[in-house]
Amino acid sequence: MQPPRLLFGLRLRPPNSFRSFSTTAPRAKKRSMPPKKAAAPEKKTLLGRPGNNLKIGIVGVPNVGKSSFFNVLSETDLGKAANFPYATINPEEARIPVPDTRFEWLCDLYKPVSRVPAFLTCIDIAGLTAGASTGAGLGNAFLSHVRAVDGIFQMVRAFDDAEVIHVDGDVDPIRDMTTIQTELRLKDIEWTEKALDTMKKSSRALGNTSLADKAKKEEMATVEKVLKHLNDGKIVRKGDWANKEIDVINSLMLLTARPVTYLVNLSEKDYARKKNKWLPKIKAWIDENNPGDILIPFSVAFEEKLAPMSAAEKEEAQKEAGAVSALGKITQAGYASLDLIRYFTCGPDEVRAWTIRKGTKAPQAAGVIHSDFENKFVCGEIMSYDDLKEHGNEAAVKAAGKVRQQGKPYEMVDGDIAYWKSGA
Ligand SMILES: Nc1ncnc2c1ncn2[C@@H]1O[C@H](COP(=O)(O)OP(=O)(O)OP(=O)(O)O)[C@@H](O)[C@H]1O
Ligand SMILES: [Mg+2]
Repeated sequence: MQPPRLLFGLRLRPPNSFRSFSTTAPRAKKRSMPPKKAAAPEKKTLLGRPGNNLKIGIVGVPNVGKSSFFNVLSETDLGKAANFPYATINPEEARIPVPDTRFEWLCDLYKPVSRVPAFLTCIDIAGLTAGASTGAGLGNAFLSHVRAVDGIFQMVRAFDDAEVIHVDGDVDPIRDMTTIQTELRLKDIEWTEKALDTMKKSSRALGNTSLADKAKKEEMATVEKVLKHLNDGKIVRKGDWANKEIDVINSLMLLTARPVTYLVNLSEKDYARKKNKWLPKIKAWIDENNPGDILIPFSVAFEEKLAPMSAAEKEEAQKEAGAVSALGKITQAGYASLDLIRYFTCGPDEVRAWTIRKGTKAPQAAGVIHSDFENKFVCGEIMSYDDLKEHGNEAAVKAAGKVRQQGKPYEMVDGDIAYWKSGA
């Protein structure tokens, strides 16, 4: 057997030199059986599309600052920002670097030629209005743009400005949040009803004996349960589902299954003084309707003011305003809402963050770099960022015995630093 290929600079031992529990080793004294451990609780399946290339879409009623936010976030002018409703028609996409102090620290340590942080893919979507689910305006087309994303940044207008038209006549974030949630839910009802219809048609021939038929019946029962949940006025991501049900839900690609981060767009003044008459009501609405969802107050106007400034000017302006830019925090929250984590590869050539979903095993994590690393996976030499930070350098982490050889079953932890070994 060929020795494994050297990846990312660490010396390798061939796989057969790993310590194994050989049958020729002296036998340990027979001990009495340890008491049985309680079975580990079943791991919850994640809601949403599997994969690492997940996207977050900016959703909200028209003319509330979605495209302006997209532009400051992406440092582009791709978003069609304008003071009239439905300025945006076609979605625009950008990759936003996710701020991470660990990444910065690793770059300082390795001083690599190339540095690649983790990215969040963000999409600017057209405004949704009441009736979108039944096709009002371009409602159906716009909702299909929401279906193409995995998570939602929901832009909520809480700034007063007579110059900026609101499609419903006045500023009322609670009405707007209710509108969006209702439209997404109604669309989910329609979508689920269709799925159920199709299943019912093909179920006529189902018998009672074969396992496949039983599975189909179970699946249909889950879809019926989801439909009832939606018809009861509830959204999918706030349901309590068993893993088997989550598998069915994930195949339905429902809009209300997507995680939502509420971004409350304030005036510059309100953001600086950290006060706005709507904020307590918005928080109460979220606590009542979608407990646990993240709310981030910020100001698109303030971010737009900072955008063209140099780093030094930005610092000065933030000090003067007594407020800091929220863009980094928003990007991090969006990334986390999609259950994304990252591991690092480090060396003098490159320090790079690789995005994976929580629960990803070592071979699939290696496969994000190259499919060969997954297909010919041997093992990973893994240390945690915290250990590296504590010991100061790789050699010291090794000397402390904290570089671990991890095999196929290893589940990656956020902040792992990995050196993959793959077969030739
Ligand atoms: N915090 C704020 N204070 C004052 N004006 C704002 C604020 N945020 C956004 N605006 C203004 O609101 C208007 C609409 O912005 P934008 O085009 O980004 O909205 P949108 O949600 O993308 O609209 P659409 O749904 O039509 O695509 C712009 O004139 C923008 O400058
Ligand atoms: Mg827009």
